[in-house]
Amino acid sequence: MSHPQRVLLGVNIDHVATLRQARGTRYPDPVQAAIDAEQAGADGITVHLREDRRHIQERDIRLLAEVLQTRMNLEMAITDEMLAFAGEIRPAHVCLVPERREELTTEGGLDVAGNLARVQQAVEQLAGYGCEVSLFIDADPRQIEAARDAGAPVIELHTGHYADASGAEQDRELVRIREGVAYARKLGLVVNAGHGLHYHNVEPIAAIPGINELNIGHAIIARALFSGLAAAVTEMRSLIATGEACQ
Ligand SMILES: CC(=O)[C@@H](O)[C@H](O)COP(=O)(O)O
Ligand SMILES: NCC(=O)COP(=O)(O)O
Repeated sequence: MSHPQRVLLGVNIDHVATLRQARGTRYPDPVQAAIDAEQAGADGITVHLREDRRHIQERDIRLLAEVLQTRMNLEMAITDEMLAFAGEIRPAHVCLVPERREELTTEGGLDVAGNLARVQQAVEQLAGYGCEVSLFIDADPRQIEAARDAGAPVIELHTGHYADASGAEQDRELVRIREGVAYARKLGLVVNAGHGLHYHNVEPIAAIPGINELNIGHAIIARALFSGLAAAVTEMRSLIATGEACQ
């Protein structure tokens, strides 16, 4: 009899920093949020150092590198500046993401197939720093194959389209993600997922066999405004466990 695997929860704390940057204050502190999230059961902490520094700052990441008890997942674009910063910090995980300055939030996955040589080079450089590299991609077989060809051991499937859709379209997106997970597992990749997941859409994603980790930020930090961060993380953990039980 096969047992469902425990799906890990990475808590993205960017959105705490967004509130702080809106006023240029010292509070709220994303480092405090990371410690509280870990104590409430987060398996890891995710931060996205954007080129425009709209939320997380280098200082936050340097402090996190000193205090985290779990592990850091640093999301970043493939630029020389970010690669050099990752070389300084050497986080356990780096997730390479696409970035557009004008976007409200990450709109799609990285085009690995169209930039194979550059991605391959970045993966190699980061692996040399001791980082486990994942590629944030859409659940598209061509991109999944390219991720394997680029030498990345991990992918994170972009769930934003699933989160934005409703009804039959959302069902189709779920099937696409489920098939993407199965195909990537067949190719030997570790598969994470994230973006736009919240308390009402996470369970079907957590129920997909083969999912290793979900990275969730916006919904947890928003819920924390009303329930406190520990309760928000605990509630998300228990929804993920409900999904796991359906695997
Ligand atoms: C790549 C990704 O999904 C995360 O970085 C998340 O989107 C962070 O929030 P912002 O898009 O608001 O930077
Ligand atoms: N990579 C996805 C992530 O870190 C969290 O995305 P969101 O939950 O803030 O949309």
